[in-house]
Amino acid sequence: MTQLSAARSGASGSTSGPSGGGKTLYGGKGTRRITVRDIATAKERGEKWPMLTAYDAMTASVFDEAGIPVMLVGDSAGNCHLGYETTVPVTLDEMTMLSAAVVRGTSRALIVADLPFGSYQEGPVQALRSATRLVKEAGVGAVKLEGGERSHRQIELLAESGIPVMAHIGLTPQSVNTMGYRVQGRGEEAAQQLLRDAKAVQDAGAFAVVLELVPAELAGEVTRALQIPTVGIGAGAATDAQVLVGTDMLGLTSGRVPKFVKQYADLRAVMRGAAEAFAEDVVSGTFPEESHSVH
Ligand SMILES: Nc1nc(=O)c2c([nH]1)NC[C@@H]1CN(c3ccc(C(=O)N[C@@H](CCC(=O)O)C(=O)O)cc3)CN21
Ligand SMILES: CC(C)C(=O)C(=O)O
Ligand SMILES: [Mg+2]
Repeated sequence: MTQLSAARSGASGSTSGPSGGGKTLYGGKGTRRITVRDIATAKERGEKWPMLTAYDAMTASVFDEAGIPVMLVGDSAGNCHLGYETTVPVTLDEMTMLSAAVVRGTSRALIVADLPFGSYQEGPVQALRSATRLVKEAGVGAVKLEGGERSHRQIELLAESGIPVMAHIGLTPQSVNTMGYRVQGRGEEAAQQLLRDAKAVQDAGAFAVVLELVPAELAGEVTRALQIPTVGIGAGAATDAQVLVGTDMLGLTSGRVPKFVKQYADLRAVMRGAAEAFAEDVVSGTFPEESHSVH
């Protein structure tokens, strides 16, 4: 058990078994880590599952308590957590530090870390060196990288080497400078390319594939064509799993969020309100009170 999970124990005392101790990825009562084998079983059962991004131990521990079975330490940390404009400047050192924190904050979720831009494009050997750092130094259970056919050699070497790989096709944000943030797979030629990309990553040994910002019908077609699960973001309802950026669904992201986001809370308003209330109390002399003082 991690320090954080030990601090909240008592909640989960059931025995270990398949899928983190339960029968399903979400709602399972057990405490052991979810594995990529559990993910494969979920597809066989036709079970849908949720994935959220997290970038710190505190948030990750909340999502773990909520039973989120798979967490992504996304390179969206660049714009959502570290103050960059895009994911492009994020370094492997940064991803390693954030991923280690998310692993420490969780006890049940499978933790997947994004390989950042520049840490795998040189080729399979660079990809293996980068992924090995995330596995050994941060303790993640899997890595994710962008690209279909263009990344198949990287996926192959990682999978052969014992590192589970989640692929990511459709809109690949690390290519913003060549692609922009546009819907992918529109039109017959682009749809055929997406299907080739999906088959290529499955054949290379990926255990799952993210489909980002592709037409819902095409995402359904890809999902039916593959044995591995598809994880949709802006890809409609037919994928095996859904992922959202944690800060987007919590209402914490500053500025615009993509239109595929559903906001489940308004934590920015809650946090702003608390900070304002504290400031008012200090200025007015209302805080601290006697009970907050020592003598
Ligand atoms: N906060 C946040 N949420 C995300 O989902 C996310 C990130 N950051 N950073 C990394 C990538 C980048 N993503 C993005 C970024 C922009 C759009 C975007 O501008 N989409 C347009 C639609 C474009 C179109 O219709 O062609 C939109 O209006 O939402 C989409 C996904 C998804 N990821
Ligand atoms: C949007 C998801 C799939 C991602 O790659 C990220 O958060 O970095
Ligand atoms: Mg990413």
